[in-house]
Amino acid sequence: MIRASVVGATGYAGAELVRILSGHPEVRLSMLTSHQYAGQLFSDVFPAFFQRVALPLEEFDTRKLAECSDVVFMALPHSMPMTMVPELLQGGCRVVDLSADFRFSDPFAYEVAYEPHRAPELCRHAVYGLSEIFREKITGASLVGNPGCYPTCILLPLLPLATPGWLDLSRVICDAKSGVSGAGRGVSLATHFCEIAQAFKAYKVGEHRHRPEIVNVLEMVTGEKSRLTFVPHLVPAIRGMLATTYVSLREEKSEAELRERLRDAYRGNDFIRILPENSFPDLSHVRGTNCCDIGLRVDRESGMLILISAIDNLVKGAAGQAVQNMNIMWRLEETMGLGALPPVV
Ligand SMILES: NC(=O)C1=CN([C@@H]2O[C@H](COP(=O)(O)OP(=O)(O)OC[C@H]3O[C@@H](n4cnc5c(N)ncnc54)[C@H](OP(=O)(O)O)[C@@H]3O)[C@@H](O)[C@H]2O)C=CC1
Ligand SMILES: CC(=O)N[C@@H](CCC(=O)OP(=O)(O)O)C(=O)O
Repeated sequence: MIRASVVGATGYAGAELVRILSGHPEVRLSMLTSHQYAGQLFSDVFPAFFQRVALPLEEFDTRKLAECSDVVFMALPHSMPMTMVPELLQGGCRVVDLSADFRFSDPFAYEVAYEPHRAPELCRHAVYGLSEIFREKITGASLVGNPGCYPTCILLPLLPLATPGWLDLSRVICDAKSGVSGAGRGVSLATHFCEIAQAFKAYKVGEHRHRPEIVNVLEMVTGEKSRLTFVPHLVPAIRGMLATTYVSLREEKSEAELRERLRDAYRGNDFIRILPENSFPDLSHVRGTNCCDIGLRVDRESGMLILISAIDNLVKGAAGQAVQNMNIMWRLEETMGLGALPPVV
């Protein structure tokens, strides 16, 4: 059995990790940490886990974590993991970090988007955990930087079409919508029920920190310069993310050809569902699952390809992909523990 611990188990991503890992046949949950709730049971904070998860919440303790874990999932805010991960690795654990701290192999790129990096030497050592694309590198990794939720949703449809040079990456436009759990469990006016329940707005227009992450991966994989206009929106849903990406085709391609290329690229990848002609993703079809659903249309008037993709931000966008990466690191069946289907309503 793999001994797995979750640091930041009381956040939305951390609790989702506990939910998934507690049903994983090859995992034994080992240690769960929280600062605010240390000393209480995990199920005191989340009563839905009563009689299912009996572990206490403990203060972060590197030595204890290293002793009792084979893998540590970090589900803390950015800038905290970079101070903790070096010691965990030295202690012999493998780490999957859900924050942005290890998503950029170049620490300078991280610093432009975020803040000074305090473990820059580890950035090059970390593997970007977009599972379907970087599987081979993930297998041997001791440190995985799990991708952001928007980058996961946006890159999965783009990359297989961009690698053969079919897309004009000099102007990619994407607008994406996220449910409110993407903002975490912390209480704030911006995520207060009355502020969001009947609202729908754009935020961080053209300046979201996921833009450099997406561009960085696009350029790394294709070797081409790319320019992205990215506008995220907050929608009155709890979970889910839907991205609509507009990009010009370099040469004419039929919808059938494009769909076939995506199907070929993702053959054998159970979580990526290329939808049939005239079918488009819906948040409710991926809720609670590790799936990314992809639909497409070629707008013959403008020559633009329109890619529509949907994920659950807390599953494929965070905890589910993190567990998928653990499965890859331990060479387990990649879908293990991740087979859930969404509720129909
Ligand atoms: N929510 C999402 O959809 C996604 C989240 N992520 C990433 O996962 C990580 C966790 O996000 P999420 O679960 O949404 O965040 P939450 O705000 O819901 O949870 C944050 C967690 O960090 C702990 N924590 C410890 N110290 C601090 C501190 N100083 N300030 C705030 N929290 C602290 C909290 O524990 P306690 O208060 O008990 O000590 C809590 O367990 C982030 O890096 C985020 O970017 C990635 C992709 C998607
Ligand atoms: C709705 C909402 O606020 N979403 C978050 C993104 C989700 C996330 O946690 O992404 P990181 O892992 O990169 O932080 C945001 O826009 O900042």
